[in-house]
Amino acid sequence: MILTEDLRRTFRRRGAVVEAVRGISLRVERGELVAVLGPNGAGKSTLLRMLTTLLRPTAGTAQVAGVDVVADPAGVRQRIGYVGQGNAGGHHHRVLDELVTQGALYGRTRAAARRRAGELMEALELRGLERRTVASLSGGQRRRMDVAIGLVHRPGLLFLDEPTTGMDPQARANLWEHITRLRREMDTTVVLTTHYLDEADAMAERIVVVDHGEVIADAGSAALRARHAEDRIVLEVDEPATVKDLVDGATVVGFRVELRLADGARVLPGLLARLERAGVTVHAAHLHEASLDDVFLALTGRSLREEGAAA
Ligand SMILES: Nc1ncnc2c1ncn2[C@@H]1O[C@H](COP(=O)(O)OP(=O)(O)OP(=O)(O)O)[C@@H](O)[C@H]1O
Repeated sequence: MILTEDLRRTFRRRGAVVEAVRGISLRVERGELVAVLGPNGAGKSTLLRMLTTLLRPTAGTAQVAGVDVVADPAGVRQRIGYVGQGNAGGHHHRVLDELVTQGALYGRTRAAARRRAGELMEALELRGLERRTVASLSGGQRRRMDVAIGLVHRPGLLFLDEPTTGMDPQARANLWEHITRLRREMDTTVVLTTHYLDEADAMAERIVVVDHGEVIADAGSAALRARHAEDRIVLEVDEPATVKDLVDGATVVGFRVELRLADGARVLPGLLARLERAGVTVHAAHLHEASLDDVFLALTGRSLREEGAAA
């Protein structure tokens, strides 16, 4: 669905050259849901804007839905949906009119555009809001409306640029549900950018981590964690010295024993049984599973969570 080769984009800003995307080679298959994750300024939007033909690459190539983004941008646009960071709908238009107008813009007859608008209102839970103005919708409804607009022409590939930024947790979870269902039912390939770790974790089976304009990791969440980060088990025990002797790699701080290892959830029950057999009393056992943030920290030395909070 997407094939890029050494894609690059530089900007000139006050005489300096900013390399926003620095040689990204990426392949996305039909039906995948890929989250592009990275801190502010990593180059996620620039990458998406090149793939959606809003920005011309400085170098490299990109084929999107089988079409070259530079040679035939109009052809790409016909085949994709794009939901940008701003809201797409005309604020004073009524919800139904807006969807029908967008359909007509893609050359549908009024009747066909109405039918499609009805389907999308159903799919994105916008029923009952037909006559409301876009400006009067809640943030979550508005974002679902944006996604509906992106899907008006039945694209096989949908790009979502930070679809849930600024939404409350409930509205975010609701939008995720809609997007994963749309993808299942309409077989849409979805590429989204986010700086929310939980979003990438919950939605995507594939996470592409971008930093400083480059892909620094590309795999499923579980694989990324297994490869780049460790779980942590902390035990509160009566005899830390005995545990240290029994268990390889254990470190002791006061009455707490700490272990760093892979697959902590599976190791923990056996470990507790072994300690019981050795006569050690365990007062508490804490398992800290590696997060995507630990992965990011391991790869870059920085915490994505802190950067997100700072932004
Ligand atoms: N039009 C532009 N002119 C100059 N510099 C730009 C322009 N667009 C982006 N940049 C710079 O390119 C780099 C990448 O920006 P980009 O918006 O792609 O990052 P991002 O990962 O999408 O960040 P965010 O999460 O904040 O949206 C940044 O340093 C940014 O300041």
